[in-house]
Amino acid sequence: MEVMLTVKDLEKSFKDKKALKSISFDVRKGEIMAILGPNGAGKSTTIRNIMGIMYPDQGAITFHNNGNGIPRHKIGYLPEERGLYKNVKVMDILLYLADLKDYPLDKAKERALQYLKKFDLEGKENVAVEELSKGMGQKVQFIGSILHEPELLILDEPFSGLDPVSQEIFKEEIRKLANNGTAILLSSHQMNLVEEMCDRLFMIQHGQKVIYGTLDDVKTEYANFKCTIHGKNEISELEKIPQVQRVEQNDDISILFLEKDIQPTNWIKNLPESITVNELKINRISLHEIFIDIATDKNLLKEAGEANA
Ligand SMILES: Nc1ncnc2c1ncn2[C@@H]1O[C@H](COP(=O)(O)OP(=O)(O)OP(=O)(O)O)[C@@H](O)[C@H]1O
Repeated sequence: MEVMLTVKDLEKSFKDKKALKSISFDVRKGEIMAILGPNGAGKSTTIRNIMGIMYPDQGAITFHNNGNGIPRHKIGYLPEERGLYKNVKVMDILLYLADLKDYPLDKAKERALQYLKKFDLEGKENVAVEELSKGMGQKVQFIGSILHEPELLILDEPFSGLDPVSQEIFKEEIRKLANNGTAILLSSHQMNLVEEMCDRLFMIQHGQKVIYGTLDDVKTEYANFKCTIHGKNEISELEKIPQVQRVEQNDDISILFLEKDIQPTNWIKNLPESITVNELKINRISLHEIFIDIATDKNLLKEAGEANA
């Protein structure tokens, strides 16, 4: 797949604090690439460096593998900090944003009306931004980031503050843009949405890469299986079962996190007869659980660290 954005060996410090340490990844045409990490990990700093809002101490950011800098009119950006001029009408702000990107205004107007309709804002074109709800304002800002048909779209927390219906509309539109060839870099803390939408992901912790790959790669490499057992059992008995890494228990439901590379069918065959099983299921752990394991320095981090070494 054609590489649209390349970030190579990015380093950035604020005074003596190193916020980014050798960050490298790429974003390809037609894919949704997630940039993930706990609060303060370095996601927004990475995005701000890509957008030229700040400059890296070291490293290179290239578009289409060309060293001439990033053409602003080919990028769409929804920043983490929302904010549109308050006393300006919706259509005026959208046309202003399109004009900043040198996009033809008649085409921008036509597209703006289509998108306002799609985002349930039909008839709001002459309403002042200050009269919109927060979610409506976010929709307008999102429309402003895609009106000029960017080749690369950077979305910093696009779903925050949206109701579930609006989330679905955003999700659908983002997927559609990717299907039509837009390269999308998406930062989000909503792991369920990331898991549903993204093709690849890059996770940062303390300014460093901890995960980079397709969701499948990540799940195969970092995610173990977990076994959920419904039934009254002593946690100490469950912890003795071979290849159990740790156990979480809530009343009569126990979740056994299993070691890497277990064979689920063999593991089930060897379960002791003494444990009570009213219900049992085996799943791969979710991206949400991988994230929490890494972000809270639990078991997987050590394995992830070894795999990345
Ligand atoms: N302008 C700045 N001056 C000083 N330190 C900064 C500045 N911007 C970011 N930092 C620091 O750099 C680190 C990375 O911050 P960044 O905003 O990139 O994190 P993030 O991953 O986007 O977090 P969040 O999920 O909370 O938005 C943090 O330790 C933060 O305090």
